[in-house]
Amino acid sequence: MQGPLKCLPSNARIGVVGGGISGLTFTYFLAKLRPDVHVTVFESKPRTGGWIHSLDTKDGEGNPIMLEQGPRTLRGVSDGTVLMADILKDLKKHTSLQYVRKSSRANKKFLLDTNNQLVQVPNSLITLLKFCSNSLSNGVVSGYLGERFRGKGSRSQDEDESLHSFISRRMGNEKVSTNLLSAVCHGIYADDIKRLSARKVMGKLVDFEDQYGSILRGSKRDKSQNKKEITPSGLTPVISLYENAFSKDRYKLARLIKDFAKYPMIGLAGGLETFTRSLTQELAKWPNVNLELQTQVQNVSKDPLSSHITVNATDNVAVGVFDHLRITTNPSTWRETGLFSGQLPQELLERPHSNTVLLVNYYWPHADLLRKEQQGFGYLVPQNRTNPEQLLGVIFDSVIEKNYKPYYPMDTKALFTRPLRRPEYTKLTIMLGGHYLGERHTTPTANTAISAAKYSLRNHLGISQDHLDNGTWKFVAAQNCLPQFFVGYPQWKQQVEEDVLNKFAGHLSLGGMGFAKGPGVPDVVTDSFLDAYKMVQGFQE
Ligand SMILES: Cc1cc2nc3c(=O)[nH]c(=O)nc-3n(C[C@H](O)[C@H](O)[C@H](O)COP(=O)(O)OP(=O)(O)OC[C@H]3O[C@@H](n4cnc5c(N)ncnc54)[C@H](O)[C@@H]3O)c2cc1C
Ligand SMILES: C=Cc1c2[nH]c(c1C)Cc1[nH]c(c(CCC(=O)O)c1C)Cc1[nH]c(c(C)c1CCC(=O)O)Cc1[nH]c(c(C)c1C=C)C2
Repeated sequence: MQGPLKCLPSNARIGVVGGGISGLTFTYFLAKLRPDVHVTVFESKPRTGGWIHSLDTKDGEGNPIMLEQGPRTLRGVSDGTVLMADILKDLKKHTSLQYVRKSSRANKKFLLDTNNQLVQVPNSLITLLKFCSNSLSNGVVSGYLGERFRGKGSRSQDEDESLHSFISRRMGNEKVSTNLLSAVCHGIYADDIKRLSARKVMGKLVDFEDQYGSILRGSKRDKSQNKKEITPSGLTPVISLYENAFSKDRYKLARLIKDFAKYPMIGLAGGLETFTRSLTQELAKWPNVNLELQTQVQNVSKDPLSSHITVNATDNVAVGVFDHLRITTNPSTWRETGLFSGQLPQELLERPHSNTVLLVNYYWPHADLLRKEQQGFGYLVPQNRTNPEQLLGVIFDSVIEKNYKPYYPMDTKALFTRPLRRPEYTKLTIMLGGHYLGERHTTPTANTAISAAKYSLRNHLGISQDHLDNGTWKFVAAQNCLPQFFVGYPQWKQQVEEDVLNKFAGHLSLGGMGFAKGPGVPDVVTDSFLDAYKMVQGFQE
């Protein structure tokens, strides 16, 4: 969160709303930095982890399988992933860390073209030539060649616009946006490129245009500047703070940064929930942490004299009074419970909305149903096609899982023994819905979503009806799971942060997907660390 946070008095009481990875890591960092403070985490559900959910279930034959019903991979290059790896080391769960090599087939990403064919996103000269012969590449070459010479148009320095409008201006055509980038927007935001904020999701490119008049000119200059981001000790600025805050071994952290920068994807054996489960178990042992499950926070209010914050749960029952309150929940949910009603202007509370993703898992235990040329991370669907099934994309979990390498091989003996041939299987996650569900969406039934998933797998991957009908299926509607980063979001966020700072005088902070740099797991973890650190440094009243 931008802006200063109040320094904590000794033995301070801290409340945390939300027991997802943001709330858990914030609690971990703060309670470790300040063992004198007492932290209470409020989680509305009977389990922690939030959208991180690695479901342990059984296939049609009763054999155990794990299906990810939320995130599954982490960006290797980011600070948050390094923080998570180091926490896992402290929790003695580091052997769960695994990675995918850049050259791995699991790092091949595909787009669906208008003929229902998978086209690989280029990562070599050959794939680039192949891609250029597909209509998905229309407008790319002319857009690229002319980009430096295109003016800025009438956009003023601080103005926001949709990502579609920004990219179309820079490329001199709309095709690059609707063919290519719209698919990437599906695969991260489940959103429509025409309503996403350019400043929020590609702020750096907008800054390049502001500063250098062109994205290409800006990225060329930035490449040389970027090198400064690693300090002489081999740490990034954030990891350097972490090293100091927790007296960590600098060389081990530098090693993680260097290694992870080489890996496009990091995962965990047993699924990403290995992290939140282990962290929850650890926090449950700490005398200065209290986890209150099945407690939904309804609203918060500040005592005008003492600055203490009272937290009310269901039926307006006060569940605690705190020196500092951390809120990690999605801002679009604040309206429902009236979290800030009477505290923040109504027009600010009305703005945020979210996207719902329909997640369908498919499992076939007996064979790899993906052909050789289909092996990859998965495919995304661009917006430039009719899409009655409302498909956003499909992840090929079995390909990712089969290509993971352990980051810490268990022991030296394991290095020399040939791994057992794993039985072939197919595991896919089909993601539907998102912006296609519309503003006042009604969630389709499990049958409707699974039928749309079957239709997609049959028509795009050629999987037979028989294999589809006899596989294991799971469905979950991840309601309002991703904040909608509307045009003007950065200004909205800044206004909310300013109002919160004024109203709560640095005693309340905001985290989670809506307030971190981006919506990914590593982003929210980095944000948790930075704010916990800020509160320990803090300012005095
Ligand atoms: C389908 C999907 C796929 C994704 N894939 C990836 C990926 O591959 N890689 C990646 O890096 N990121 C991915 N993400 C993003 C990732 O899931 C988020 O970054 C992360 O889960 C955010 O964690 P959080 O703790 O901020 O929020 P959440 O997980 O939303 O946790 C918030 C918690 O607060 C609780 N809560 C809500 N309201 C209240 C209340 N009033 N009182 C008490 N508790 C409350 C909720 O029950 C929840 O447990 C994906 C997200 C989705 C939805
Ligand atoms: C098709 C729908 C979705 C897929 N993943 C998500 C949706 C909505 C959600 C999601 N995926 C990622 C993030 C975090 C982003 C970040 O800032 O780290 C979120 C919120 C990770 C991600 N997924 C894809 C990319 C390129 C990234 C970022 C980097 C990485 O982790 O590799 C691409 C992608 N997502 C999906 C598919 C099918 C796909 C590509 C084929 C599914």
